[in-house]
Amino acid sequence: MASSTFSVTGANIFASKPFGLEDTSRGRDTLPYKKNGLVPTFRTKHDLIATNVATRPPISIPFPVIKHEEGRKLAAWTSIKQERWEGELVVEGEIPKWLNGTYLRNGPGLWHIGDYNFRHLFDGYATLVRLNFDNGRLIAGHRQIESEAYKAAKTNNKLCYREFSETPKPDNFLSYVGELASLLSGASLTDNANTGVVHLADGRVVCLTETIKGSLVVDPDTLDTIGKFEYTDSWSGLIHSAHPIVTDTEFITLLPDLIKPGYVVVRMDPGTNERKVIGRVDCRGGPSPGWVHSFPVTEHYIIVPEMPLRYCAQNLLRAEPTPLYKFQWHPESKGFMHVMCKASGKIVASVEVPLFVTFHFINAYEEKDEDGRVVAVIADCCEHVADTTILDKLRLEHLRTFTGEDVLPDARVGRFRIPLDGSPFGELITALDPNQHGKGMDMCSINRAYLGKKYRYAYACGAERPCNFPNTLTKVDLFRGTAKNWYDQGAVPSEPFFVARPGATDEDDGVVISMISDKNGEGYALVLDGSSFEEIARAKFPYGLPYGLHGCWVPKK
Ligand SMILES: CC(=O)/C=C/C=C(C)/C=C/C1=C(C)CCCC1(C)C
Ligand SMILES: CC(/C=C/C=O)=C\C=C\C=O
Ligand SMILES: [Fe+2]
Repeated sequence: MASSTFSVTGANIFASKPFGLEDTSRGRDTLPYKKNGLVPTFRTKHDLIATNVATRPPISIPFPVIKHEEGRKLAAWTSIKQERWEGELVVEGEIPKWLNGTYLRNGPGLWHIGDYNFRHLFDGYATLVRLNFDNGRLIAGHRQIESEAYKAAKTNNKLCYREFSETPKPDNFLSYVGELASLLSGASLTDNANTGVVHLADGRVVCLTETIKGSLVVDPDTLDTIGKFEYTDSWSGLIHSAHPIVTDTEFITLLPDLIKPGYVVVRMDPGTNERKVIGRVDCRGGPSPGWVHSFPVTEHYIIVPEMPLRYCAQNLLRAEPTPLYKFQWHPESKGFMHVMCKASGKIVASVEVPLFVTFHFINAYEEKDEDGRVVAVIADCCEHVADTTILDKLRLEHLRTFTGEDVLPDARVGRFRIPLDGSPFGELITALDPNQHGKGMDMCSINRAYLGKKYRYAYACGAERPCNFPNTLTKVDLFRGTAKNWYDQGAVPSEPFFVARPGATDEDDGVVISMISDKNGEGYALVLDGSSFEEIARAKFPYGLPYGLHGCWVPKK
């Protein structure tokens, strides 16, 4: 078995080959993209910026070459080649001078340990990517997040913690974390914070996943992992929503209660680490809470979705993944939407809704009658037409083998209407013709000034079929029921992230940032105009980018 090295010394920050892992010790003159006759589109950090990267002690981590990484493959599903990189990118087009700050994007970017390949997209060790926009220039970088799970895998060259679908073999994790009880205590759960990244109102930047222990504070400039975000309250649960609501005044999240099925809704003030309970929702269906990857809020309410795809105690303990992983589909248990008053914690509505499957809520708002009274809550999500197969379609084996057949399950903008008049049922409609966005819909963002308010535009990934994964960027106009799509044949774009122009009054006055893994095994950062949805700038990375999930914006201080 060939072995290779991940190098994180200041001098050895480049992989010598874009698709090999053998030698990272050569300088940029030997970079293969240059050998291939391509124009280098970056300079190194040594030319441009001084950070503490070069002063850190070198770490060499043996990671053997794995078969699927041979040849020029789509970078999206290919493990990152080095632990870190940083440099300036050459910009084609023009980045608006007002765009000053850092876009951070988190996601699973390393899907193997030694010669063992992970199976699911969500299993990968977190790779944090940074785009620092500075007066028209763009400095980029990435770094692996130093979770305990990642460090233990490197040290022991084997899986030591339970990931989304991967479970350590008993002899492995027993020797690493101790005894079987660790499973129930949470000690064997991963802290691999590979899902999202949020910028708290107090300035801290936290990477998150669905395990509470996987809340890790990072430095947005160096991408250093600073340490664990220690919650100081006494909640003993192990999991939370991967997508808290973060505003200038609060951090709100949902804590599923697997013992007494329900959800505890909590908020945390900026500058504190203490979650305070707003209220609790008991599940109406059984036998356990629905999976709650995300949830929406309005100005006055928190919406708690109870999805019929529910956590499954048996599957949580299984060593081998099932088609629905830690979850089970319970159509007989039905789906519900609960509305909690943010101020009092009281449930003001709890309605049965049609069956649904969603990872991501887009936004929600209050619907008023002509007298200004709130009569309903509208909540929009990327809805997979109540089909759970999307979860299995995100297996790496599926993602890496696109045969030309159209295999991406349909998705739409699902719009819930939850009446506040005591009616027992809510509606779920399709907000716009899904053909407008190729019947693909996920990884959404909005103008954050419209969080919880009536809004018109959503940005998301749609589909140009045939495909096996969402492959377009789409701007959805929910007033007109139309969408405008951006597409680069063979490429995989990540979540389009909207950044408003300072002082803007129009909802779509700003830019949309995405990172693209293209079909040549390369990758580039892309900036679209928020209003026209036309490309205004792109900047090539010196290496292909693995797919990433969610991002946040840290404005320049
Ligand atoms: C990447 C992403 O979107 C989701 C990641 C989800 C993870 C890592 C979930 C992990 C879990 C366990 C390891 C056991 C307990 C249940 C659950 C939270 C699903
Ligand atoms: C990437 C994804 C779904 C794509 C489906 O069309 C879901 C990601 C979920 C976690 O953040
Ligand atoms: Fe997500």
